[in-house]
Amino acid sequence: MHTQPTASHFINGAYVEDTAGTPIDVIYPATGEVIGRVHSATPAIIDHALNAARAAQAAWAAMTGTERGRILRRAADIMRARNHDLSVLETFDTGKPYQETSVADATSGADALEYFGGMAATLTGEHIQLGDDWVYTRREPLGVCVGIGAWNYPTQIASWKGAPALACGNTMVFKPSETTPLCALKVAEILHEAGAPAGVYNVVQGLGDVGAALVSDSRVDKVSLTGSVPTGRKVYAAAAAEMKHVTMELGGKSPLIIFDDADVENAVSGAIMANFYSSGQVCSNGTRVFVQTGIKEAFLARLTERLGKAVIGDPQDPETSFGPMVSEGQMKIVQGYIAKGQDEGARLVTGGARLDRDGFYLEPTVFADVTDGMTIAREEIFGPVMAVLDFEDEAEVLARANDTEFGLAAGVFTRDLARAHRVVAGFEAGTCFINSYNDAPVEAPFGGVKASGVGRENSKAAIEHYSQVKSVYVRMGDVEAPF
Ligand SMILES: NC(=O)c1ccc[n+]([C@@H]2O[C@H](COP(=O)([O-])OP(=O)(O)OC[C@H]3O[C@@H](n4cnc5c(N)ncnc54)[C@H](O)[C@@H]3O)[C@@H](O)[C@H]2O)c1
Repeated sequence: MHTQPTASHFINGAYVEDTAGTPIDVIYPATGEVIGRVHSATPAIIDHALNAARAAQAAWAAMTGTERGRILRRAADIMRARNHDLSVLETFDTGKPYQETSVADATSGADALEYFGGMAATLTGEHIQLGDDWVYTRREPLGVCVGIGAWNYPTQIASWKGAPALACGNTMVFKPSETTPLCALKVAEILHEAGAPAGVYNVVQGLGDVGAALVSDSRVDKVSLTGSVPTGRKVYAAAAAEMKHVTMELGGKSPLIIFDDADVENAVSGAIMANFYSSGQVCSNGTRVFVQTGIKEAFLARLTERLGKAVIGDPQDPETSFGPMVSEGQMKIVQGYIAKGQDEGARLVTGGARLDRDGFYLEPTVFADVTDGMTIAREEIFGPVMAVLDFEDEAEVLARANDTEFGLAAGVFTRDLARAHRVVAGFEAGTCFINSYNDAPVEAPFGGVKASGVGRENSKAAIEHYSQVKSVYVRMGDVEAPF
């Protein structure tokens, strides 16, 4: 297994090690084996990375957008060409099946690099004529951006943050989750190989304390976090203390509403994508599945049948469609929720158990007869646990769907398109789906409202979050003054 990285950090165009940092073991979730080790960044490493990013920023911003974009697009091509190796590594890092990683991780990262690479040359200000005078605006970078990642999509998160940041002329220091430290190093390597000057994209390892040190450092202008709501509150507060820009991509407990008139097969497929992809470890998952009573039994019967076809096993085997949880800790959290669901009286339809094999495998689990107040209907589980709730009418279900502190995503299945658009308009959520679930193309804005986040990733919207506008008033005549 070639999973031990050359060194822990990638700074100023080179791998760097400092073994004085706390060791972090890399554990393969499918077996529980230690497959690599990195060291948490020491203060000296953090300093080195921030100084490198600061030093590289002015020259990077001074390049034309076309030149920056060309480098990002070259990185996209390299990433696609190495998709197989990167996907194998992503599977070692996360335990997600190769069947998924080979289509949803490096490929999604490459999409972001290509999209923002293409956009870099189009970033302009505007001209506003005011009689003889005029105003022009300049779209300028923010400076040094810090990216902090979660463990579920390490390559994608490192790219989704890096691509728009770099396109706008910023530099970045990225800290991956301590649970999945490997893949972001490859993103840094590829960007460097594609021509990004030293210091433009750096990776440092570490736990929350390293993230906190980066967020509060005065050399940093912007922080983009993908993580849980509690971490988001801390990071947002620390950034606010120094008036730094933020993007917060946080957790959710998103609703998926299935009306009686929905196509059952598609609704079941949508519910599977909304709950069991990546073993349920997706922030936008629709884990509160509201099913209208007329379709409930047909839905549950077909869902159970379809879950029986999941191929659970070695995630590196391309036939495997369902892998382990990312870590023993996460598996235990999810087991706790499953026990709570049973204690609070939900009906276990299928699954619920840990698999009798090495690694951190849980069965895909479905609870029915879930009520709004149950813990499994209120808290983000971040595992393969679907809660099915009954409903009768549209107004009632919309109010219940919105009755949560979260607002990341929401979906609806119905053949009545007027109803679909009406329901979506009523959702308090940033990312919505009609007769689909969990699509995340780079062209579409992605992000949450309420406690689920601030700002948007992907699409043209991301440019607003990685740049700022300077306005310049130009007087062509004399200046009038009162005295
Ligand atoms: N909205 C999205 O785009 C999105 C995507 C993926 C995951 N998520 C969310 O992420 C969570 C799962 O990921 P996780 O368990 O890695 O989340 P987490 O909040 O525990 O950690 C996220 C990152 O923040 C770092 N961190 C922790 N404390 C910090 C602090 N005080 N200051 C700075 N950094 C700190 C961690 O080291 C890690 O890199 C779930 O809630 C999930 O919904 C959201």
